[in-house]
Amino acid sequence: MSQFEEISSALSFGGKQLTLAHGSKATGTTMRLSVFLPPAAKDGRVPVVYYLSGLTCTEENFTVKAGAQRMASELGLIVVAPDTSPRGEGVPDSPDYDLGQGAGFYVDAVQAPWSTHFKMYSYVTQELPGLIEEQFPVRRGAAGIFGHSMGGHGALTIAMRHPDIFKSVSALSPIVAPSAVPWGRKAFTAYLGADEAAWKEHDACYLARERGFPGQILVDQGTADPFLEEQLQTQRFIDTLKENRQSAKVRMQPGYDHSYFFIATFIDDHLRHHARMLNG
Ligand SMILES: N[C@@H](CCC(=O)N[C@@H](CS)C(=O)NCC(=O)O)C(=O)O
Repeated sequence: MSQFEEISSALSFGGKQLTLAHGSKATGTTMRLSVFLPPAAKDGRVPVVYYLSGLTCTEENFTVKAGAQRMASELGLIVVAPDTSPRGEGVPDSPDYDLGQGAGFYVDAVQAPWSTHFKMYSYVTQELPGLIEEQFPVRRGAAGIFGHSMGGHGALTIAMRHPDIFKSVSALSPIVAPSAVPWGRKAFTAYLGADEAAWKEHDACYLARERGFPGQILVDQGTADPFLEEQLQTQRFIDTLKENRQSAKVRMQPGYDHSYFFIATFIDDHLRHHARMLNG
């Protein structure tokens, strides 16, 4: 029996775009997610790619703005996009757009009041893949992860910590050094506490130095992104990747900003990257 309640379903490029909800053990709330099933999923097992969204997003932004369905259908990829945090009655929030609901930062909070529900790390690394594999025809050992901004941070850190689960990784405009920039420092202080030692395992630059990833990492970053200098600081990641001889392609895209217009422009390249790694 399905654990998922179907909120909506629509055909798209011969596949099916679903919005689902379920009671999450990790967050103790109802979580929403979108799932795209390509036509190939009717006939057999196919790879799955998880997409993690950025600040202020729900499962909907990527689903309606990125235009991923055409290429996912062609390549035969299931694409799963969860919400960015727990929500609902009794879930704490902040008036700021970069903390609380819509800003889970893909960590397990240990500080009050966040620690009761803000368990997005456990949700994305354990509960969600478990449920998706149970309910959909996912090919064993063929899962990838990617994301945007806060979700790019989530994808990079989670992939480097769980290469056994996620065999491919990419990111669009990712936060790569959360311990060093205002968005990350604010969220990590609130969720993880003031002791910065606990932040390291959620910092892509630290993890690239200490662990790396056993496959090529793809990153796209717009040069006209208003967050580039203060919050994203892509050069820190480029330097770390070079120093550690990590296989990677980091592409600075001239004139592109931080929006879904940028994401939609490069989404096909990211889906192809995952299909190549997961089918190879
Ligand atoms: N201050 C901005 C920052 C938020 C922002 O740029 N969010 C990005 C991710 S970091 C996003 O994807 N927004 C939703 C969208 O464009 O649909 C706002 O509140 O809109």
